[in-house]
Amino acid sequence: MLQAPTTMLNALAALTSLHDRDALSLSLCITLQEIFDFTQLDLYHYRAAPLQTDCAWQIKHTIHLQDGQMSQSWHWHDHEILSNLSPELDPLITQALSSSEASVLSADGYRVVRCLYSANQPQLLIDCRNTTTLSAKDLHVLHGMTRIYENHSTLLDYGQTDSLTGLLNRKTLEQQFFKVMAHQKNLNNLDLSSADIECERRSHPDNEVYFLAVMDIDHFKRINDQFGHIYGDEVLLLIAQLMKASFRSEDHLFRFGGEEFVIMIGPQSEYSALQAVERFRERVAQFDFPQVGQVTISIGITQLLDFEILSTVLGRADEALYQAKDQGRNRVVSAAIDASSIKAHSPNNGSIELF
Ligand SMILES: Nc1nc2c(ncn2[C@@H]2O[C@H](COP(=O)(O)OP(=O)(O)OP(=O)(O)O)[C@@H](O)[C@H]2O)c(=O)[nH]1
Repeated sequence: MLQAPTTMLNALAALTSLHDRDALSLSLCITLQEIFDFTQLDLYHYRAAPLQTDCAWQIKHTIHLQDGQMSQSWHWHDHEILSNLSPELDPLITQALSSSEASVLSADGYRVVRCLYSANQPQLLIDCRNTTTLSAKDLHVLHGMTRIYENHSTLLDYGQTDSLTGLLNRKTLEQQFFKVMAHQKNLNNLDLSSADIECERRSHPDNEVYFLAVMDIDHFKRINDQFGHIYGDEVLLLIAQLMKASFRSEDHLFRFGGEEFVIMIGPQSEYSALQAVERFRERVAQFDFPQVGQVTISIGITQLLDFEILSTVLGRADEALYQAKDQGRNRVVSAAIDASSIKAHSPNNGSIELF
């Protein structure tokens, strides 16, 4: 069953050259499938649920490999709900979460579920099925492969997140922006032969696009001056926690620098995106920050137009943020986009602006 060492070394070299998380987990699945030839392999992303839900964990079924065919799905589910809907997921998944691995041999074959960690947090679940049980040597290789994945993933975490808040850092913004742009263009230029994209289109109507919001804490210098930098840092940390609790799992949250944050929202309608940032602004304004009391934020938000570069979008959101500050702070301003810009960036328009 196991491949030659050079094949495995090449697979590992390819795996550890990747810096994008989705590409990394996809590569892990394909590599494991190639090495072990499992009858079925499923990958689940695993994360702590936002604070407002009662459920402790959410899982997202992302990759399903069977008979050489791969399918992907994107939706987050509360773990408890999913286990009620699909009892066969449990108890192995629950067991794997408490002891990092669980396996069973039944009339249906052999199944091993392994929980993968990044920076000591559960991150992925791989659910492998085989006709027979894996040998001790095969298990040893499986453990080695997943440990290499975990080490590489932990290193990526250090490079891509901000150490104080745990949000994505500024360096990662550009990378995520390209991914989001590519996704938005995919939604606009659909290849109808692709079942996955067709499924995605059904769940994202035409008026749903991505938005970028720039958020800045109001009078943060005063907080530092009055209470000291330690309390200033605590405000930054709590704001980051409120962001994680307020926005959807699919939204991308960044600490852009100092007391400035960026949120990439979508795909959503403009109404929902504005509602999401407005709800977050209110939530911050109502929060009682220890010692400091009330803190407010200002937000500038704009839609992402196809073929734009990051600096253009950031510039527009920043301009809206400036207006929010100018109008008295503690508010959201949406950057006006004139119809001609949308038309100029439309994929159906002959005069697409490329640069
Ligand atoms: N505690 C703490 N303070 C920081 C950090 N990064 C930047 N700052 C402070 O954030 C403050 C930003 O102040 P300003 O740019 O003047 O803006 P502001 O006081 O928030 O005023 P407005 O944006 O106009 O509402 C400065 O005092 C910086 O020293 C950090 O990581 N921790």
